[in-house]
Amino acid sequence: MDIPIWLILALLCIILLYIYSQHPYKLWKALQVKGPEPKIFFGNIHEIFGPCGGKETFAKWQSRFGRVYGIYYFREPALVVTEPDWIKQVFIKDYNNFRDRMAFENNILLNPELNTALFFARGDDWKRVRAIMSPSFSIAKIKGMSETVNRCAQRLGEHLLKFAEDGVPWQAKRMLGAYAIDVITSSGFSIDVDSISNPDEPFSSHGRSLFVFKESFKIITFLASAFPVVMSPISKMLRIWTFRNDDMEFFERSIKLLMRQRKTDKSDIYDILQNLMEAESEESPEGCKSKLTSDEIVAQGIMLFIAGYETASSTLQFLLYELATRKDVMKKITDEIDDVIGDQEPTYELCQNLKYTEAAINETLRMYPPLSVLTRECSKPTKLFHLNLPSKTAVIIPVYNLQRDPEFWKNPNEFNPERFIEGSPSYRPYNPLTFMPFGIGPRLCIGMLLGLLEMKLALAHIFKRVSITKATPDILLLNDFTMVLQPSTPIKVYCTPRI
Ligand code: HEM
Repeated sequence: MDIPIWLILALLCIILLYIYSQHPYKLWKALQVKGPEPKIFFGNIHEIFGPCGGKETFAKWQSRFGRVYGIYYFREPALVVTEPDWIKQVFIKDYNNFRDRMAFENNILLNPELNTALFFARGDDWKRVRAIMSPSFSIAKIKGMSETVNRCAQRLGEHLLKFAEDGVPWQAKRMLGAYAIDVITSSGFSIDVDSISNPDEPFSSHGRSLFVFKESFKIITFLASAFPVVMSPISKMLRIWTFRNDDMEFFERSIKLLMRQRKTDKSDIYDILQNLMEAESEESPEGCKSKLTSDEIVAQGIMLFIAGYETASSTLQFLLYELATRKDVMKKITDEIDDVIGDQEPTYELCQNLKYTEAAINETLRMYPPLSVLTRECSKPTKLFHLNLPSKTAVIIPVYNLQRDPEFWKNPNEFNPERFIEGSPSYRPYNPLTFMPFGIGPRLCIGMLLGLLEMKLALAHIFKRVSITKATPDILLLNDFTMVLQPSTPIKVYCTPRI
């Protein structure tokens, strides 16, 4: 009997699909690492993306498998770690082997403009770009930026005072996001936009939409990760990327225009863009270790908007939300701002003396780390303690869970800035490897000092003028899809002028 050719082909496809689907899920069993049972194509990711979200799923897995266990991020093996010694080994001691971040979905969905941006750059490219960018974020440079950031913070304070006088609530993320955008445009690019008074200002509206992900994006991410071979050409052809094309085009256009203007009228501006432009080279960066191409400069510029927009504004909104129910903490912050700054203009040096305010910021970052998960990936076969990890194995640190772990933090769900104040009854020396909202090791956040200054100046100008009376929603639910922590419902803040 002749077997029809279509049947043979169909059977062959089924067998190949079966082999393709089973192939990656062997590593953890072979290394005798415990972990949840993977599902074909999706590994364990359906649980992280499911209704419980990452935070609850990681907590559940930790209680079942301990502080080091293996999962599959779609088809990629990833070791999940909340054991401080292991974190130290990956992020600090053996950082040379774990320099790169995990390439989620093999970075198939990453907008091509961002391939060389510091956050996503890999290997020696990352090293070169980081070395060029680091001087822009030194203490001396941040001090130099403080007047500019202060002007933005003053505008924020004055604007919120108007809301308070009119008895109108304001949407926290919108106002604080506009402030974050103003800080980046002015300190990074010396453009004085006022997105706080003008929410339709294009820098602000494009910045805002960067982190608005539609439900359909979840499905695309799923498909891209499960079927990278099929989805890679489709996403290229249809230009389906993580960040919206029109936002990318706007930032790219604006940065290129600025670069052209600066080349024609040589100015004495010295900001982050100028620092990057001084490293510009016509040649390919290969072989010239301290240079950037103009596309790489644009990539870093766009990156600053992405990295600086969400993080500081998100931290400030969670802090103000907490203060609405913690009037005792708000009073201590207000008193400290009155004592340390009073009627003076806040400066970098004065902000260094806002110790209680800094503790409240730290406590917010502990409870609400803007990046709820950090990752690294080994670039070659690596021995991590007793485990022989093959090249490209990822390590995932669920920072949200680490920073709310009762073994490391007493009453972890209680907002208590005093736990960061030495000498206070709640203070306990903590292990820095259990508090990493800015990351840790050589690849930690490059904008940390700027972010901290930006938040302190904002608080100084807000609490000089207003007090918070209430914030909604009454019950705060958190969403951590894409590993960026956000409130499920926008936070609204009600203020009253200070008398
Ligand atoms: C509250 C404020 C901020 C927080 C909590 C924060 C947090 C983080 C975290 C967790 C990382 C990853 C670190 C790691 O993997 O170890 C990161 C990286 C980064 N951040 Fe921030 N960030 C903040 C503000 C900023 C600002 C204001 C900028 C610049 C304008 C910035 C630029 C960057 C860049 C470029 C990277 C990539 C660094 C690299 O890969 O070398 N961040 N940030």
